Amino acid sequence: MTKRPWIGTSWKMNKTVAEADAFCETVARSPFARDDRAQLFVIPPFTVLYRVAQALDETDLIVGAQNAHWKDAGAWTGEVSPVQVKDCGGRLVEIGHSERREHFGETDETVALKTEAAVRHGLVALVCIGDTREEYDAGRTAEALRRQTEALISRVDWSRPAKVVVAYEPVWSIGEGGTPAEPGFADEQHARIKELTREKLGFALPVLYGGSVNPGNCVELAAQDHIDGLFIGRSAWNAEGYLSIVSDVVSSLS
Ligand SMILES: O=C(CO)[C@H](O)COP(=O)(O)O
Repeated sequence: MTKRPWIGTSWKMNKTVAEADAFCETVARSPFARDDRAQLFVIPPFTVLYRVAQALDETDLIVGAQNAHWKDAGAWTGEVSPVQVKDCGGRLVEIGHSERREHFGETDETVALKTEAAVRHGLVALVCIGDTREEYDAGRTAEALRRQTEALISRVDWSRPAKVVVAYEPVWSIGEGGTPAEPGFADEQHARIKELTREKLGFALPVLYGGSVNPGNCVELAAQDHIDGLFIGRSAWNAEGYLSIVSDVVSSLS
C-alpha cells in the first residue's frame, strides 16, 4: 500500500507577520498546496494563527496551534483554549512538545487533559513524546515511551471518533546540537508505540518522526515501515526548504 505521509512543521517562537505571509504565499502557490500524496500541516505561533489559517484556506494544508488548554474558557491568563484555536481556523493542536515539558511544566497529566479536550472539540491532537538523553543512555527509551503513550490515550473518549497523531521526538535529537535518530532505531520505536496503541485501543495510532529531520535524512526516515510522516523544525522554517523536503519524500514514496 502506498503511504500518504504527514509532513509538517512547527515554527516554534519564530516569524513576524510579514515572514508568515511570505511563507504562506510560497506554499499556497506551489503544486503541493493541493496534493493528495501527502497530508501537509503547519503550526505557527498564536500571533499569526488566524492569518495563516486564512492564507492557507484554499489549500489542503492543516493549520494548527502549538498548545491549547484543557478548559474551554476562563481565568487562565496567558493560555489559549481549544475553542479559540478552532475559532481562529486551527484544526490541529500540538501537545506535549519536549520544550513545553522541560520549560513550562507540561506533565503526562496535563498532556492527557489537553489531548482529551482537543479531541472533544474535534481537533487533531498531535501529541509529542520522546526519551530524554538520560533515559536513552540508561536504556530506558521503551519505558519512557510506554509511560507517555499510556498517559496521552488515558483520558480520551475512544467510543467517539478521535483524531490523535503521535510524534516520536527523541529529546536528544531536537534542535541545534541534536543528533537525528538513526532511521532503523526510529522505526523500532515507532513500531513499539504503534503496537502499544493497538494493544490498548484495538487499532494503531499514526506516529510521525521529529528531531533534526533534514534534506539528507528525510527520504530514508519517511521510507521506514512504521514511520507515518515527518515533523520538521529548522529545515522547514523556510518555505523553499519545506517544499523541497515535501517534494523529495513524496516522489520517493510514489
Ligand atoms: O517540534 C519539532 C518539529 O517542529 C521538533 O522539535 C524538531 O525540531 P528540529 O530539530 O529543529 O527539526
